[in-house]
Amino acid sequence: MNALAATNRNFRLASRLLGLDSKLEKSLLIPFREIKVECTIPKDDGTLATYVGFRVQHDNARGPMKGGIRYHPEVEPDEVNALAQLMTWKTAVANIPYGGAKGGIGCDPAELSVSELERLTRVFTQKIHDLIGVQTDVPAPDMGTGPQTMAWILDEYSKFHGHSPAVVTGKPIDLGGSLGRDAATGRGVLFATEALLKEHGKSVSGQRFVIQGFGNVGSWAAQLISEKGGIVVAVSDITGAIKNGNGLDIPSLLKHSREHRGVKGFHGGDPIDPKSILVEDCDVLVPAALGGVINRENANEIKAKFIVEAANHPTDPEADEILKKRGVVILPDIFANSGGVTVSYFEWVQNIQGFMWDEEKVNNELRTYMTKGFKDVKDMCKTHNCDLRMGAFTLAVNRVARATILRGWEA
Ligand SMILES: NC(=O)C1=CN([C@@H]2O[C@H](COP(=O)(O)OP(=O)(O)OC[C@H]3O[C@@H](n4cnc5c(N)ncnc54)[C@H](O)[C@@H]3O)[C@@H](O)[C@H]2O)C=CC1
Ligand SMILES: O=C(O)CCC(=O)C(=O)O
Repeated sequence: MNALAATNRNFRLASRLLGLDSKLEKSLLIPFREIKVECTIPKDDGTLATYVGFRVQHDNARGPMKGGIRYHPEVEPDEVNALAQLMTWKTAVANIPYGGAKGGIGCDPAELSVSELERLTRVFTQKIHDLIGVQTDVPAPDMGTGPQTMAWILDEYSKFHGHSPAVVTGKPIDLGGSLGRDAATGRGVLFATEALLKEHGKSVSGQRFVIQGFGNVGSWAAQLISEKGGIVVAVSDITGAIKNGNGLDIPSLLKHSREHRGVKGFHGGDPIDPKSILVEDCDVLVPAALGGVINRENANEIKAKFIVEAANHPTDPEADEILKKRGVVILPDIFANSGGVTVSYFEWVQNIQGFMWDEEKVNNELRTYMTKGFKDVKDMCKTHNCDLRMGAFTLAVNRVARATILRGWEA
């Protein structure tokens, strides 16, 4: 099942649990706007290269649409649609005043030079600048993009609209970025994991973790989990996978990964087949890379008792069913990785206020939001007698449906 079919399915299940009217269901499902643009740039060698860029704006009932921009070879319309829809539900679970959007360019950023990436980002921004904005749609980083990408978007957008720091979040601090945003998704994953384990009478300390993906989200999650006494026994990224049953030394692995652009070749553990990372023995599995990686091919082999979805839609519905029957508890993406967009919201608020918070305030507020989010999800699980994914979906869909009804449909 592709990402969009899977996301639509989860939405429909939640909608049925809530007893939503079928016409309202249809209006919530269809995206507000889908944008597809051609982006042609001169490469460094003078030849031309054309890429396709997307921005899907899913829903704005609760506020400006919000979501990351992904640079990856597998970016395609259905996945961007699914990710945009997931952002609508994620911002609603977090209870921040946003809707949902997502964008991306089908490209391999590792094969582009910095100046080619800058040209591509600027051309993409030129094509969409009229459709994004501080009160309409606010992009942020996702896979393959980061603070520098946001700086280029900010600069290009500002040429058309005047200096507008709040048009993107996840910016460099020097351009109005928020302290704590870089670590926020990983820190949110830690807070979410702590809440989940506490519910089961456990703590992060002493639990064995496996993490797929060692980019922004995976590396921060690994660092913060290990600082809390969690034992990270295996990690993988695009370059390879590494295992140490006694626990990887995460600060050394971070240094190695920065110097060698990946975890491959790290001497503090044994190399393993990256394909086996998800079925390695552990207590908590943290997928923090691509979508759809947990599926019917591997769901029966997963050893973890808990899965914390740091990536977006890492688990497809068939795997969900298999894992549920096996008693594996899954903390869903739309809650587990909501720390990033929550601190993006704090960044936007700071930009609008023209006032910078210190990092302690950012992290304390993030903990408050994640703790409340977990409680709200659990309350919906009780009300609807459902698992955590449906708890999160019913919470979100109910909030968006209420906002939609209140706004009305008069032309
Ligand atoms: N950056 C953010 O604030 C947020 C990101 N996410 C999600 O978290 C996930 C990771 O995003 P980022 O860390 O930002 O991206 P990133 O680009 O910083 O890192 C991606 C990581 O995944 C690895 N990877 C790529 N393909 C892989 C493969 N086939 N097998 C194993 N590893 C692979 C890369 O080597 C890299 O370590 C994505 O699903 C993203 O949508 C979710 C919420 C917020
Ligand atoms: O920080 C944001 O606005 C969105 C991050 C994102 O794309 C996500 O949560 O998947």
